Amino acid sequence: MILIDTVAKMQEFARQHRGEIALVPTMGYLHEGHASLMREARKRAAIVVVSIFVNPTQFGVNEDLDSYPRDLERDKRVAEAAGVDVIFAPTAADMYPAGYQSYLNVEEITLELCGASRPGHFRGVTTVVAKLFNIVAPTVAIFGKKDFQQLAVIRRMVQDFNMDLEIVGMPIVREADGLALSSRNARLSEPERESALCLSRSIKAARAAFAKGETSVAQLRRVALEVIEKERAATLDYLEFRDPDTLAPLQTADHRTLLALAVRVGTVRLIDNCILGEE
Ligand SMILES: Nc1ncnc2c1ncn2[C@@H]1O[C@H](COP(=O)(O)OP(=O)(O)OP(=O)(O)O)[C@@H](O)[C@H]1O
Ligand SMILES: CC(C)(CO)[C@@H](O)C(=O)[O-]
Ligand code: BAL
Repeated sequence: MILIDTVAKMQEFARQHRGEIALVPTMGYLHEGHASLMREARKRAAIVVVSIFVNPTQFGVNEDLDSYPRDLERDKRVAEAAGVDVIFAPTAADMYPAGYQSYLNVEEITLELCGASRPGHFRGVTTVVAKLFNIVAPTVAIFGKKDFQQLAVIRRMVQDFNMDLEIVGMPIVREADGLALSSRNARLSEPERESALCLSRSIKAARAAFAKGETSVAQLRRVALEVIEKERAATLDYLEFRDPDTLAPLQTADHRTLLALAVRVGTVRLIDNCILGEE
């Protein structure tokens, strides 16, 4: 495995390996969720590139850019064990040099859910992902369904901008007790981690009600919300039932319906989701 730390060197490498690269974009502090994306990438291309870049343009002014966990040495070990060939870890100054002024914006689908509580977030995500696609020139890029809206936004961008690559979405990897793996889990205290289980429990409660035949979104929302409201350390950001492709609101649920939620536990904002009819 090699580490490439400049945009110019990455572009040179990409020129030599055009048509052979799978890309896994990350912000580092790698965990088993990221490793599952890397293993999928390994199956899909001769060369696996993982980008590690805590992208400043997707963080709001009051968000956790400075406290976002970072550990490149540990990341190298996780990536190597998952069969990665190249870590691409550029600096912010290299990605956004003096005079930088170009941004890519996907519209309606970014306005609600995480987009509503993090204004400008998806503009930063689509900008950096488009830049990574241009720099690394992958034939396939792998994303996790934990960031469900992000995946839908990227699919929209790729379609709308005629980007010539395949986008693959991978299932959420969870701890044994249900907590979705997330780099930000590292910032939870022991009691906060216990409280954070309310996200997966809320999903479980809604799925159980749906499995018993409940299809009213108002009713399913009540069931899911009750679990969050019982958890005193948790503050709800949103809990929504949506169409999985357009993210449009629904009144009646079916097996394809997306349940997505974001909850604050202490200072940490966590997200989770499920498709009601999927395992
Ligand atoms: N538990 C998980 N299962 C599957 N994919 C995941 C999981 N967690 C993150 N990913 C995916 O890994 C990629 C990189 O995400 P990122 O580096 O932001 O990690 P993260 O753990 O989601 O961090 P954050 O604390 O920002 O939520 C994204 O495509 C994301 O959806
Ligand atoms: C896709 C991404 C790497 C862009 O910075 C980030 O949003 C993430 O880690 O999900
Ligand atoms: N996983 C999405 C990156 C972020 O929260 O900014």
